[in-house]
Amino acid sequence: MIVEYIRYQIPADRAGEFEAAYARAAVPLGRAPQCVDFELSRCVDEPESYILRITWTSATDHLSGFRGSANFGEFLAEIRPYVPAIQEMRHYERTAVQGTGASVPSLYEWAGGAAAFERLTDAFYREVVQDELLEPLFGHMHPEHPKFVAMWLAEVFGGPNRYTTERGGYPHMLSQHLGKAITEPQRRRWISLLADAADEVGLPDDPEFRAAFMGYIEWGTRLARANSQPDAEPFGQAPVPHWGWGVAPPYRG
Ligand code: HEM
Repeated sequence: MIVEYIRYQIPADRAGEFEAAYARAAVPLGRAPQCVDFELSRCVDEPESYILRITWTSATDHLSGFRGSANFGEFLAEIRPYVPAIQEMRHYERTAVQGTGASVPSLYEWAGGAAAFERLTDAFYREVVQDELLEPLFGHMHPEHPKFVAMWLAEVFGGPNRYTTERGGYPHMLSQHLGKAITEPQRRRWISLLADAADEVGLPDDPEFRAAFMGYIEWGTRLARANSQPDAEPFGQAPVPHWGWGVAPPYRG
């Protein structure tokens, strides 16, 4: 991906027509398969300054794909009068320096931190070892298995990276599933018992938290099942995934 910045200097008496033209130009831009997202911002301190940020799938996709397309023709027709007002139009590569602030709590914090995940996995594996479908897989599990899975979940949902630093991270988790030949009925039962345990230990039950939580569980169990098949050839190295709220951030009134 590549980010394009276009800076404009627009006299105050043309600001309204400029923004209206860009609102129309946004339609063909939004249809372009080369465009990831875009945003037009107006400077608060110098209201004549605007910056348009467009993320493209690549510079080549922008220059050879979009520029040669019908969408570009429609886009340009709307904004052509403002081309002479462009002060900068360049592509920028993202660097490794990026992150998010703390305005939205992590799923880990919302759940109640490490203690909440430990309560969850304790309750969960108490039932798992008594379940006729799952007992064959877990009957001889490591005595600290619930604690390790709690560490994994805490890390996934935005807590400390203890599973990575103390337990071998993704490669170790993967190695524990290899060859287990998990079946679909076992996967479903695993999910069902985990959802019951979440209720039992009182994990937050707001729709946003549970949707994000179960979204990860659906994803993770499908990978665990696939990676556990005898013919699986999973990637041995990958980071621990970091799961966020997705499309619905926490509702805070
Ligand atoms: C989101 C889904 C899942 C997560 C996050 C997960 C996580 C983990 C982790 C972290 C370990 C390694 C624990 C350690 O460090 O020793 C592990 C092991 C294991 N997992 Fe999963 N797992 C998932 C799904 C499943 C499913 C669906 C099954 C089977 C139905 C399963 C069966 C096992 C088994 C049998 C072990 C080895 C346990 C032992 O012998 O100690 N996992 N899992």
